[in-house]
Amino acid sequence: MAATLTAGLLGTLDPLLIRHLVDKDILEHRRFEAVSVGALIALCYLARVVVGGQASLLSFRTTQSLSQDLRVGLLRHMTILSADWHERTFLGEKMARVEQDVQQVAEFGSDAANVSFRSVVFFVVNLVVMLSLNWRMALTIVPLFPIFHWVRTQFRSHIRDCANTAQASVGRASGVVAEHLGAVPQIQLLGAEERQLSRVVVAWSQMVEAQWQQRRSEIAFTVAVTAVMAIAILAVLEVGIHEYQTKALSIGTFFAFYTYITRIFDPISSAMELYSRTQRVNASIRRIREVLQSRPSVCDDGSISVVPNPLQSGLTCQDVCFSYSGDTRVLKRVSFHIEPEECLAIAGKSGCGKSTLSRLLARMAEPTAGTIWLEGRQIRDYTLQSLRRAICYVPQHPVLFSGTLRENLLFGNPKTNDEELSEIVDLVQLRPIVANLMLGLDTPLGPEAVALSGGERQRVALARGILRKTPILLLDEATSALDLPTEHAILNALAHRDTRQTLIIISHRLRSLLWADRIILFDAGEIDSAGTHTFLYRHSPLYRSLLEHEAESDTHEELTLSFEDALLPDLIKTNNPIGKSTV
Ligand SMILES: Nc1ncnc2c1ncn2[C@@H]1O[C@H](COP(=O)(O)OP(=O)(O)OP(=O)(O)O)[C@@H](O)[C@H]1O
Repeated sequence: MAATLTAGLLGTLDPLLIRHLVDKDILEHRRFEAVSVGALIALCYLARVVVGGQASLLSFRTTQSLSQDLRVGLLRHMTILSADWHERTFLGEKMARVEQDVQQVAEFGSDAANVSFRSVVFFVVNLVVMLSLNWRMALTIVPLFPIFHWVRTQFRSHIRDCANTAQASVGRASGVVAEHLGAVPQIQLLGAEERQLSRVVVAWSQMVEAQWQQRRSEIAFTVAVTAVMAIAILAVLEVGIHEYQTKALSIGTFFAFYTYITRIFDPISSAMELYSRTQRVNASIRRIREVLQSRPSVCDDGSISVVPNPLQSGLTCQDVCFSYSGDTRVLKRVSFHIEPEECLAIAGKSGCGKSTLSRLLARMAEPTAGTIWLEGRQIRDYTLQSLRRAICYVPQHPVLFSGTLRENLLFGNPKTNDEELSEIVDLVQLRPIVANLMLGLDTPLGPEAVALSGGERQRVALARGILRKTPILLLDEATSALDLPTEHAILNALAHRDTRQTLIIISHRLRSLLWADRIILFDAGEIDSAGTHTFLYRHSPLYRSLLEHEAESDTHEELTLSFEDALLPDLIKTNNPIGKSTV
């Protein structure tokens, strides 16, 4: 502010020096003084540029720190928002808020106070100098101030609406572009290039049109304000000519006055421009506040910070219901208990609510009714951090990060030692893959780990989850991309680890779950039946029909269990590579 003010004040000196130059030095033929005053004018100009440059640098620095602070704050808030917010907000929309909106607000924040302060000071200084030069001329412009105010109110709501529409269209376009760029190979495979491109072009066109309207309204506003200024200049010149003709004004003062009258409108123009920007920035502020005011749907207001490892009394669902929206219930009064160290499988047809249940168990969403208990306490009584340390949820489509394979494996527990890492790499059968990679575990995986197959990515995610060493490991179709023998071998090894971990495995592939201590079979959001494989095979028609249907569609001889065999405990043990069933 000090630098801007100094630069501005230096700018008010030269009209006075010119007045002196004309009235005293040129008209009175004082050559040396004329050259000296000329040098002083040049010096003023240079000093103004240097100090102004300094002001602009400081302002840029402020913009940088402001945008950094805002960006970090916004990102931190987005990071605590619950899964549902992230699932319903487009990536591009989030990016637009973190990038463009923050930039606009930071730029405005760094110079709004500066511009306002400078405008007020300049205006006052110019007016005082003009009044001292010739008060009659100076007062000519006073009646124009109410007109400025009137013009501003005429344009206010229109400029604000245009700004809101433009910012929203930028966010929408970013969302569509991000989706497009993230899925180009998929778009190519579906032959939808042109259709998808048109979607992007439409979003961009809407953005361009909205920005065009915004610019037009701003320029119309500037033109209206400038018209008022032109009237003011005309009025002042008229009065000035009259004053000069009546000898009330020297020619030097006339020039100086003319310079001031044009400059007195600079702060007004800056203020007007700031006004237009305020409307634009308001839209960005509103979009940022929208995020900052969103509260996580899963509140972190529990107070228990430790979950025993291994569990002592287990996990219980009591009359749990859940709806995503409206009245359609995805889960209907689901109740069951999981014992510590039990291996529980959850199965059922596609869409019956298995993943929804696992999201509730991992507290990524809250049940709409009913309660989930962990170690005899409601799970919401635990802090989210302690819960995340207690339950590791491994999804079907894991996200791998840029970085090396080792960094990805250690992502959830960077303190893992080499021995543990090596054991888990063997357990999930990643060893041959590591051997094939040029730099082994230190090979960078690239964007979205494209160099790995779907099954390999799932194995990396599974290893990453196991290395978290949580008392509960929740696998939601986490091995669905593996072939049956590999899946069996990995789950077998996992179940036999001496870690006293409670395992919850969700799968629609029943035959990979036969060995579980207990299977809960879901049907349309309700528990159809629960028990061991043999029990269900005997008592649940749905279980039998699912198993039969699976056997028909799978020709893998090696691990196919005949249904008669399924009823014979010994044979189950022979066919069951894990051999953990309680028959
Ligand atoms: N985010 C969501 N918003 C609205 N409805 C959803 C959402 N996620 C899932 N659903 C609906 O909830 C129901 C249960 O879905 P869920 O993913 O839990 O089934 P699932 O048994 O895991 O299926 P699959 O075996 O195919 O993964 C489905 O009808 C699905 O359409």
